[in-house]
Amino acid sequence: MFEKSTWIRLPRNVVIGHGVLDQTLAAVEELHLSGRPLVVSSPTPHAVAGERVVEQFAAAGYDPAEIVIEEASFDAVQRVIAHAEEVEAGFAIGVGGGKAIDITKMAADDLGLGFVSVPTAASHDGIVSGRGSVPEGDTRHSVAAEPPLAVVADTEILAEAPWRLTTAGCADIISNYTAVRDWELAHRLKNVPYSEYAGALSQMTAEMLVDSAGSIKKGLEESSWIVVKALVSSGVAMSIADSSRPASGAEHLFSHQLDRIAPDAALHGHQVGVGAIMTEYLHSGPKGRWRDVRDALGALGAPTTADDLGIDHETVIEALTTAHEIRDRYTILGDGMSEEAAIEAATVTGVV
Ligand SMILES: NC(=O)C1=CN([C@@H]2O[C@H](COP(=O)(O)OP(=O)(O)OC[C@H]3O[C@@H](n4cnc5c(N)ncnc54)[C@H](O)[C@@H]3O)[C@@H](O)[C@H]2O)C=CC1
Ligand SMILES: O=C(CO)COP(=O)(O)O
Ligand SMILES: [Zn+2]
Repeated sequence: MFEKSTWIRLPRNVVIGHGVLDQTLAAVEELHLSGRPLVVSSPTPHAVAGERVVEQFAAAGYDPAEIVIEEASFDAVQRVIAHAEEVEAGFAIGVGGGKAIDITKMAADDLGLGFVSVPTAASHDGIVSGRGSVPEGDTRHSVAAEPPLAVVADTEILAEAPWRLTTAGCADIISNYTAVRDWELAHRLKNVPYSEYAGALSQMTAEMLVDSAGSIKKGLEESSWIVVKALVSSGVAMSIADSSRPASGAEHLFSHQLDRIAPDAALHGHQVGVGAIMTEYLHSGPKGRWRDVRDALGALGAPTTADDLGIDHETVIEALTTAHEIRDRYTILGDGMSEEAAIEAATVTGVV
């Protein structure tokens, strides 16, 4: 008897373009959500877009509530939950970078509220995903969270954000190459469930972004358009897989470990990009495609070395040798790299 089943949760409205922040109310009203909106953001995104979203809903008679969070943590999720209960929120709107959006979707999941995603930076592919990524002690959780019912990505705002945030988004997408390789490996070696559709979509998204590198340039709003569409596509791959596997492999474990031992040293996307150069080397050897990964990152203006990241060489080696410990996700790192092998990989690829 055939017993397989799948449940793919995707956004209903994806609104991308110049000035579309002003259409947040319209995108939400289409969803037939009721009650008070709670606008969750972090300080800069609040000033850049959150206040405008609040004003839009206030002008339409919604009595919006708001909360500004400072960091991505389970404590922050709890604070948002408590505030949402206090103000009796009917749905949640996350406005910001990856951290604010992750916190909002996790709080919305806990409360059973609808969630709307309003990215202010094209810096990460959690814009659409139904996953939240949060550090806790020695580990980092990828937890099931509320996927957005609507996404409103205003390319005018994304284009005005610091350029490094956009190159971080590009690198988060390029890391899909190695993430999919790790996923396939885990499928072959450990029988981890693999989705051909999600794997193919994730890989195609990375290829399309690399093919568009010539149009991704500082100061061009079209760059934000190309990158945010790729980020949405990558998030859809995660939703199809019901896992972050299509977009998160060993290069992400490396980045998560860097976040622990060198907090806030560099952006998530930049770290995973540099990680991907080294994990591609581990997959395909010295003559393999690690140069293609490095060159693609370089062409898009993303970091390719430890020095570019502003992270010292010893920290890179420590993160490489301990990355496999961060969570139970089988990758090319297997049960861990020796220090000698880590130095070799980082040196041959020019990361250190
Ligand atoms: N849930 C998921 O599937 C995914 C989650 N993530 C998570 O997202 C986080 C990384 O996202 P980021 O956006 O890099 O971090 P972030 O949310 O800390 O934002 C980076 C910085 O950009 C600033 N910023 C945002 N928009 C701005 C604007 N318009 N103008 C000026 N500054 C602006 C923020 O205030 C912050 O200081 C990590 O925690 C990562 O694990 C990343 C990818 C996927
Ligand atoms: O960053 C992600 C995909 O780009 C997903 O994060 P996790 O590694 O926590 O699943
Ligand atoms: Zn990522």
